[in-house]
Amino acid sequence: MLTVTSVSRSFGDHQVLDGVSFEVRPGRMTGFLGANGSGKTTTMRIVLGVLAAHGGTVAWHGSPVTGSVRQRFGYMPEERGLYPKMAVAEQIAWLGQLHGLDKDTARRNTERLLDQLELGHRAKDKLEELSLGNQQRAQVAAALVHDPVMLIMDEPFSGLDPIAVETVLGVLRDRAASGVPVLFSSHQLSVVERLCDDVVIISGGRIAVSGARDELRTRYGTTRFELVVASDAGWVRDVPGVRVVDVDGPRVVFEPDGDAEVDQVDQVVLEAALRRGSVRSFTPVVPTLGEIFMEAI
Ligand SMILES: Nc1ncnc2c1ncn2[C@@H]1O[C@H](COP(=O)(O)OP(=O)(O)OP(=O)(O)O)[C@@H](O)[C@H]1O
Repeated sequence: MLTVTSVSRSFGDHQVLDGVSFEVRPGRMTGFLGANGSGKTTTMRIVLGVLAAHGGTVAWHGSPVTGSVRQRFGYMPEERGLYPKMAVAEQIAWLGQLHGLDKDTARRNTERLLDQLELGHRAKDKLEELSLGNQQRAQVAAALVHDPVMLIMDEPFSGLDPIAVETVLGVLRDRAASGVPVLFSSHQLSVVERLCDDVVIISGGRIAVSGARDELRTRYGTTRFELVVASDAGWVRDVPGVRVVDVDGPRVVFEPDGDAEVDQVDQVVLEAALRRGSVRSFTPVVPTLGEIFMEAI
């Protein structure tokens, strides 16, 4: 487990991180979210030791992270760092060797990863000859080639088409399933929503919210319900104690009005709907990650 505790950092007078604390748990995908300039990359760089913290600690399984532990971390930096003129497989294998793999293992890992990332057919091409999306896949391979014990990925999905997103997502999920903690930043909230187990939201250099995605949904949950019936649902407006938030033909979203109790109101509406005919669905409205994000920052 990676534990970041009370990390702070300034650039000149500008305090960019202020008491940042969170955990990245084994086998969990942790989405790191925040607006532009909120401090995600700075935090990741500090975890990687690329940048020094001015306060606080970063620990791996309870002990301060050392250089040899960091050597076993995998990092995909925001500014992509592969060599344009070098062949894809050659440089990924070479990076594996730099991280301590022997030549054969580095080559085997490279082949396996390029196949998983559906890039095997471009292995011998120079990086600059690949499309931007395929260069991005190569960057993912470079971060994973040495079988890292921890993965830190800065915007791994940016610039990928939906099919490539699924491919990269599958590779990262496999790593997490094998027990590797994965921290990744992304502005694509719909991707994060599907992918992450845990969420850390940073705002202005402070952690605004962190925790398991599903717990956050409950914590930020509303008292709204969605009902879909067979015909027009406009009648819900006339049910006492109900405030209709949105109605669109057979679909209505409602909540208790004023002091009305939610578990009474939802049952009254459901019973009325059943009396009137068939009910297609009746569900509590769960907030999206985007809604939680907007409320948290
Ligand atoms: N080397 C630096 N010198 C001065 N200021 C910096 C430096 N690196 C980052 N900053 C500032 O720190 C703040 C946080 O930047 P950071 O790159 O960590 O944000 P971010 O959350 O990753 O943003 P984005 O989503 O845009 O990538 C910004 O105001 C940025 O200008």
